[in-house]
Amino acid sequence: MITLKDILYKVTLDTVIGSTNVMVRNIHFNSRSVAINDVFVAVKGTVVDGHNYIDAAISQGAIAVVCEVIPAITKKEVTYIKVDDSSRALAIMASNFYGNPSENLKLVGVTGTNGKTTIASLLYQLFKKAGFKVGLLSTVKIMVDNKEFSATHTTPDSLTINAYLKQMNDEGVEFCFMEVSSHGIDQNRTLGLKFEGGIFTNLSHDHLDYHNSFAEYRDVKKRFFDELPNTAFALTNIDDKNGSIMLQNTKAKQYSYALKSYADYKAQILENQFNGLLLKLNDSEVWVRLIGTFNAYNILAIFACAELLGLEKDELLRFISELESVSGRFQFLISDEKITAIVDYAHTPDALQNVLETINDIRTKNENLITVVGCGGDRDKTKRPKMGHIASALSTKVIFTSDNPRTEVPEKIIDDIEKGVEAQNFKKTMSIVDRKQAIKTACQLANPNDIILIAGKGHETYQEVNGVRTDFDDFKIVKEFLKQLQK
Ligand SMILES: CC(=O)N[C@H]1[C@@H](OP(=O)(O)OP(=O)(O)OC[C@H]2O[C@@H](n3ccc(=O)[nH]c3=O)[C@H](O)[C@@H]2O)O[C@H](CO)[C@@H](O)[C@@H]1O[C@H](C)C(=O)N[C@@H](C)C(=O)N[C@H](CCC(=O)O)C(=O)O
Ligand SMILES: Nc1ncnc2c1ncn2[C@@H]1O[C@H](COP(=O)(O)OP(=O)(O)OP(=O)(O)O)[C@@H](O)[C@H]1O
Ligand SMILES: N[C@H](CCC[C@H](N)C(=O)O)C(=O)O
Ligand SMILES: [Mg+2]
Repeated sequence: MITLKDILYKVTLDTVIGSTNVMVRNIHFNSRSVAINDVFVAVKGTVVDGHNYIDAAISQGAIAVVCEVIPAITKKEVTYIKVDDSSRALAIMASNFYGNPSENLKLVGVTGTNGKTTIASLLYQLFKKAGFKVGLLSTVKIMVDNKEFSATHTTPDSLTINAYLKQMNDEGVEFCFMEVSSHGIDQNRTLGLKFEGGIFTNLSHDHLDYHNSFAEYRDVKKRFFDELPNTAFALTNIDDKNGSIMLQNTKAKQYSYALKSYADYKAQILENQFNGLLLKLNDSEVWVRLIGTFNAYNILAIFACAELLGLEKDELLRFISELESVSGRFQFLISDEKITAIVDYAHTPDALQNVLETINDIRTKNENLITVVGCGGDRDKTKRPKMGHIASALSTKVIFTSDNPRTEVPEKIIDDIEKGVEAQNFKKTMSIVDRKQAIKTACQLANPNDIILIAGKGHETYQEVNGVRTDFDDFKIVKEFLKQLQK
């Protein structure tokens, strides 16, 4: 138990009704989770307003309420705290409640449209190889050193983040790598965390359903760097046209990385093949098992970050050469019939283009490239035609299918995707709503040496339709169909 006063340390309070010298058991922002002696923080959401649930929280035992508007009728046994912004207050309270765990380890945040999971996961792998205890907060999974937990968000809410960081403290974790999504920044999920460093990957089209414009999306990402302390490093991809904008107002020490521009950390691709990349990182050569130009950027960011965190260069290069690809990120298998199947999480136009260009750079032009792709429902609709155009322009054949339809009609999503296909590419496309059938058809269409790309769901092990998730794993399914075809 901890006092409400201690939890509120550093929170700017507008009005206090009642005592802050009460003992508190837990903090919740969801009334349904509140129990006796908890504090309820009322947050205005995207769907409903948490202020509507203050009475529900009190009837479940809340001893205190933190809110932006104090209810007209108050109860004398409850303490009411009015703040300017509840989600900001929640983040600071969460950190205080768990003993400010981000101060007891070196925390690095990775932000940008694509590459966050790859970079954070590879940094986790690398620092494990270097013998440290390491933490990871990612889209794919959460790791408290060797203990694995499932992830629900790319960047969890502030209570969840701090709870895991506290567990990491208890396990003696020294470094933690986390993804910082634009939703996370916008909703103040990472506010109040002490970062040792921040990495910017790139910025392209995504989440324009949530952020009203590209400029707003960019400025939200930039806020992460604006809030870094002067003790931190800010590492940016200077080849990206928004790379320098990210660091415009940061107090952190600035570093850049690039393949094309002048930068503190430079890489050059010497070879780009199906079995890996030969890279020159500043002035050292290294073989990595990852594929494609975009991974050269990811590897360079990892190299720079690890050096900035103090790893010794020769040792670092050896670990980099041992890194293994991240689940669902260019994960591939080659069947006995020499058909290559690649599963990749490309669910944005930019990522899809990168993956297809990478494959086209490597393949000889006699082979077919068959792409299976869809777009998620209840997500940014404007990316659909763009992805339709890219998939059909850069593949030999395309099967449009469902991703996670969520509450939308799958056929309607496919219609939106097809609107982007240019007339001359139409003959290359077909649509099969059932994703399993689509993958099966791709396998049947493939000849020896052809390549199948299954894009959009990567590591996901489910498909979500109308709120129900059923088991679905692209990699397992394609592996099974390719095996059946051999008989
Ligand atoms: C759009 C979005 O980001 N929504 C997040 C947000 O929920 P919300 O604002 O919609 O919440 P709401 O339903 O309006 O409720 C408002 C408040 O009332 C409370 N409430 C509500 C009902 C009730 O009975 N009692 C009660 O107290 C809720 O707990 C909440 O505090 O806050 C919730 C709590 O932190 C999140 O779980 C939820 O994530 C939803 C599930 C989600 O799908 N988020 C995705 C879009 C997301 O965050 N993705 C990013 C980026 C992915 C990427 O980079 O590609 C991520 O970081 O994962
Ligand atoms: N540096 C990069 N630049 C562009 N595309 C990339 C880069 N790294 C990975 N990709 C592509 O984007 C896809 C998603 O990569 P990753 O999961 O690392 O990104 P993310 O930023 O974590 O995405 P999310 O926001 O969904 O969590 C990969 O499957 C790959 O196709
Ligand atoms: N973090 C992203 C992932 C999208 C993955 C794609 N498979 C989909 O379901 O749309 C989102 O929630 O928008
Ligand atoms: Mg991710």
